Amino acid sequence: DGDLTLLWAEWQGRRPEWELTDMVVWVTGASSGIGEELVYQLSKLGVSLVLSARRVHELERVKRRCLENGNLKEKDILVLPLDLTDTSSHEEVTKAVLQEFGRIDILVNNGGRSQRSLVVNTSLDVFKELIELNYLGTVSLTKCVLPHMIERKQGKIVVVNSISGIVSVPVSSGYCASKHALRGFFHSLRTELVDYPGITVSTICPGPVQSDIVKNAFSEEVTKTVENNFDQSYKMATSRCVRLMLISMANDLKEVWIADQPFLLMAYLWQYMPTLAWWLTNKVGKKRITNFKSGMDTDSSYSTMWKKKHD
Ligand SMILES: NC(=O)c1ccc[n+]([C@@H]2O[C@H](COP(=O)([O-])OP(=O)(O)OC[C@H]3O[C@@H](n4cnc5c(N)ncnc54)[C@H](O)[C@@H]3O)[C@@H](O)[C@H]2O)c1
Repeated sequence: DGDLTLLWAEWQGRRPEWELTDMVVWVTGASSGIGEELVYQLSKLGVSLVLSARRVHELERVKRRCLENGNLKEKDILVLPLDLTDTSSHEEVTKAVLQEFGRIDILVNNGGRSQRSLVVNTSLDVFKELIELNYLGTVSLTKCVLPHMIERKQGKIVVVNSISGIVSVPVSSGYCASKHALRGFFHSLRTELVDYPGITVSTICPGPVQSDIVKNAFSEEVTKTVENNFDQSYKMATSRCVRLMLISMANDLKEVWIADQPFLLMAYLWQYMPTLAWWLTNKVGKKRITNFKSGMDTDSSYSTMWKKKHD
């Protein structure tokens, strides 16, 4: 369920329990799904946490659970509301973190939204919104934190990308585009930082993981979301995805792929056998469109079949 380097790191590499303690970690999109689970696992490692997303009451709920289940005290967690699309506020929120904790060791750029709609039916505003949120919002916040990391010559920038940042699929064109853009941007940034070996950039590419991502996905219009919580049992457990993310962070892995089969296989095929990958993408893509048009989850039918066959 992880690429070979990641699985090697899980077996032989540095443990999050040794590497990530005493750090100040800022997580965006901490109010649900992967971000929420990430802060729960981090809270057990004795870090200081900054929880960001738009909904304060959800962040307060997450904070309470961190305090109940983790090793942290009230003063170790800062709830900091943030709208990633409101880039004019990013300098100010960054200052607020530095004022509270004096430093930022890890920025986890996790907040984002997906999309379920065909290109032909989708308003241009949806594509704009996906770029503003997933791409420009992440770039903007990173640009605010970067000078601080450069000054200290250390820090970890983590970007929750997606397998959709490597493999493009139908019905999520705008989402795939935003994640491809992110991948290109952060690969460039990494090389710009070669003179700062203490600053690392990790691109995390998960496949389907249990969360609210589909429910919150954009549909044909900006104001229309999918609002359907399809069965998610075929998707990877959020806790497993997050554990592998922590291992990636502890080992400063540059890019990791975290996905159950057949999704992980697709990433390998795209890397090593693009002709075969195209053939398969067209087959799977056709199924995805049919599922979408009949109001089903786009991926559950074929991935559940694969799972049953290989369980
Ligand atoms: N779940 C998956 O299958 C999957 C797969 C690959 C990548 N990802 C990526 O993981 C990340 C987290 O998604 P998730 O699956 O946990 O989904 P989710 O919907 O459960 O969580 C998304 C988080 O982002 C926040 N967010 C949305 N818009 C925001 C905005 N304008 N400003 C600030 N925060 C905002 C939400 O409030 C929420 O906290 C996303 O970047 C997503 O693209 C998810």
